[in-house]
Amino acid sequence: MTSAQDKQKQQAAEAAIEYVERGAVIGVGTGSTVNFFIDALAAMKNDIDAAVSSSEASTARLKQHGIEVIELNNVADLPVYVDGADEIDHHLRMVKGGGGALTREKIIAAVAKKFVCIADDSKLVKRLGGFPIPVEVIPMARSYVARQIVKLGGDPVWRQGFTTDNGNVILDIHNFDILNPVQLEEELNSIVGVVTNGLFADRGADIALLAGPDGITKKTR
Ligand SMILES: O=C[C@H](O)[C@H](O)[C@H](O)COP(=O)(O)O
Repeated sequence: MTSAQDKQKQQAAEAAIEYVERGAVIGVGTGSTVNFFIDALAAMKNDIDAAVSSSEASTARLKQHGIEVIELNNVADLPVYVDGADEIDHHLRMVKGGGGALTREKIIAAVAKKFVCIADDSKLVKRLGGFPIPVEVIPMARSYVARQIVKLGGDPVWRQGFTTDNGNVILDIHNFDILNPVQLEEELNSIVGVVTNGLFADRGADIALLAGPDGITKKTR
């Protein structure tokens, strides 16, 4: 049975289709909301050039639909990237990486001209950090990075049994009091051994399509 939240994720995903540029490469994120987007994208697969994908899971789903997936290195121009979020604030800064795809997501987001965030409106928060901040870490640095994160005031928890598509581990940071998300994003990035962190504050979304019981709310930066 489809839950009300799933219906809202699907609505947000389908609303993003109008931002897909015909004849261009589309950037595709990861997660349950993006899965609905990929399914909707299948209906216009002959109108797009190809897709770049932020995870093995999204790549597999895109290919199942017959959508060509190409290497980001071969893409000079990426007008739009569509992805979900674990949290998004009113400035369209986000926490991402609940599914562990944060690094490839951040890379594609950096390349894309426009980031369209799709989510049900339960993801909208006044202040980021209620959802633990995922940090992708080179495995041998896990304990060192965890100690450095404690010094910054967070409580890191190793996501045991999980390996990212890049062969790394994830520390989920609980209880961070995030007053300045851009600064914290930089501080986390500067710890040796950190590959990426799930704060998307420096490069947030440009457009958010948030689905609630009364339909879609569009927010822009
Ligand atoms: O690593 C996963 C991604 O950052 C997702 O975009 C995020 O976790 C949201 O996923 P969902 O749409 O399943 O809530």
